[in-house]
Amino acid sequence: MTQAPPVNVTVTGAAGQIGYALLFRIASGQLLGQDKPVRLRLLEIPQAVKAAEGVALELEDCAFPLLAGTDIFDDPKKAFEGTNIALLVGARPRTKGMERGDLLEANGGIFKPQGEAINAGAADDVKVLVVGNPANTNALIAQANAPDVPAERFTAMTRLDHNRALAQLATKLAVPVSDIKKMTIWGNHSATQYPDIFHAEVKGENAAAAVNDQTWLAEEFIPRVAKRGAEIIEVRGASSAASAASAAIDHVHDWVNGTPEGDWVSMAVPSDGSYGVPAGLISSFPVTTTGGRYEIVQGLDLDDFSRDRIDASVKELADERDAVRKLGLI
Ligand SMILES: NC(=O)C1=CN([C@@H]2O[C@H](COP(=O)(O)OP(=O)(O)OC[C@H]3O[C@@H](n4cnc5c(N)ncnc54)[C@H](O)[C@@H]3O)[C@@H](O)[C@H]2O)C=CC1
Ligand SMILES: O=C([O-])CC(=O)C(=O)O
Repeated sequence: MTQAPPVNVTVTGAAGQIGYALLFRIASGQLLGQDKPVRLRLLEIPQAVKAAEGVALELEDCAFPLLAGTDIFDDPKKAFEGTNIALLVGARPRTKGMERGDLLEANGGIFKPQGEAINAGAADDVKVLVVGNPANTNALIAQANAPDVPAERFTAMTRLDHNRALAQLATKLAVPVSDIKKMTIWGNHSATQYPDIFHAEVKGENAAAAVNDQTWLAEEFIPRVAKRGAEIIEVRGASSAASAASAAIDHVHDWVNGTPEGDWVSMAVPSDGSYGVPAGLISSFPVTTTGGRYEIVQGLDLDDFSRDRIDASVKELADERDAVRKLGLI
C-alpha cells in the first residue's frame, strides 16, 4: 500500500517550552491521525536554531513511522513554504504580574511578517492556529497581513480554557470529563473570557441545573478558569506548556477530523456577526467541525448574566484591535 504524501506542519517557537511538548505528539500521529505522515518545518529565531536542531535530533531518535522529515529555518518565508498546518507558538510568554495584553507590542511585531510569509508561500488549504499570546489579536494581525488566504483559516486557541473548564466542572460534579458535552468559552483568551456552562450537558442533563450553585459559578468556576494561566505561572514558575501543547493538538485534530455528534468545541475564529460579536473580531465561539471546516453553533439563548460577560470580553478584543491598528500592525 502506498502512503499518503506527508502533510507539511510548520511550528514556530519550536525550541520553546510548548514546542518541546508539542512536536513529539505531532510526529507520533496525534495531531492529524495515524494514517497521515507529517513533515515538520520548524521556525526559530537565529539564537535558538541550535536548540531546535537538538530537538530535531531527538525527534529522529524516536523513529516515528509517520515522521517524513524535519527542517529548521530562521526565515519565516522559507518556514511557511508549502505549509498545510501552521502552528504559531513562538512569542514571548508573560511572567508574574503581567496580563496577556501587555505582550501586544512585543509579540505583535512577530505576527505581521509571519502573516505575510503565509500569504506568500503556504499551501492553498493552509489552516492556521495561533497559540502565542495575546493569541486572538495575534491571529488578527497574521490574518490582516495575509489577504490572499481565506480569512476563516486563521484561528486562535481557547481550547486550553475549554479543557480547563471541563476539568473544573467534572471535579465539582464528581463525574468523568467524558460525561460532559457542549462546554463553551466565549470571547478573548484572557481574564475576561466567559466559560459558559448554561448550554453544557452532563449525561444529557443541563450542567448549570446539575450544579445548581450560582455562587460557585460566579465566584469560583468562572474566575478559576479565566485566571488559570496566572495560577499555573504562580505555582509552576513558568506558563502552561504541556497542557497548552495538548490543547493545540486537540484544536487542530478536531478541526481536521471533525467533532463528534452531540458535542462541540471552543475555537477563537473570525466572527461573522453571530451573537452580536462584531464581524471580523477573532473571538471564541462554540463550533462544530466537519470535512475540515468549522461552523459556529447557532441559536443558543443567552441570558443577561452571559450576555454581559460576553460583551465585556468582546469589548476587550475590540480595544486590542484598535491598539494594533494604531501600531500599524493591521
Ligand atoms: N493560547 C493559549 O492558551 C496559550 C498560549 N501561550 C503562549 O504561547 C507562547 C509560547 O509559550 P512558551 O513555549 O512557553 O514560550 P518559550 O519562551 O518557552 O518559547 C517561545 C519560543 O519562541 C521563539 N520565538 C520568539 N520569537 C520568534 C519568532 N519571531 N519566530 C519564531 N520563534 C520565535 C523563542 O526563541 C522561544 O524558543 C507564549 O506567547 C505564551 O504566552 C501559552 C500557554 C497557553
Ligand atoms: O497565562 C499565560 O500567560 C499562558 C496562557 O495563555 C495560559 O496558560 O492560558
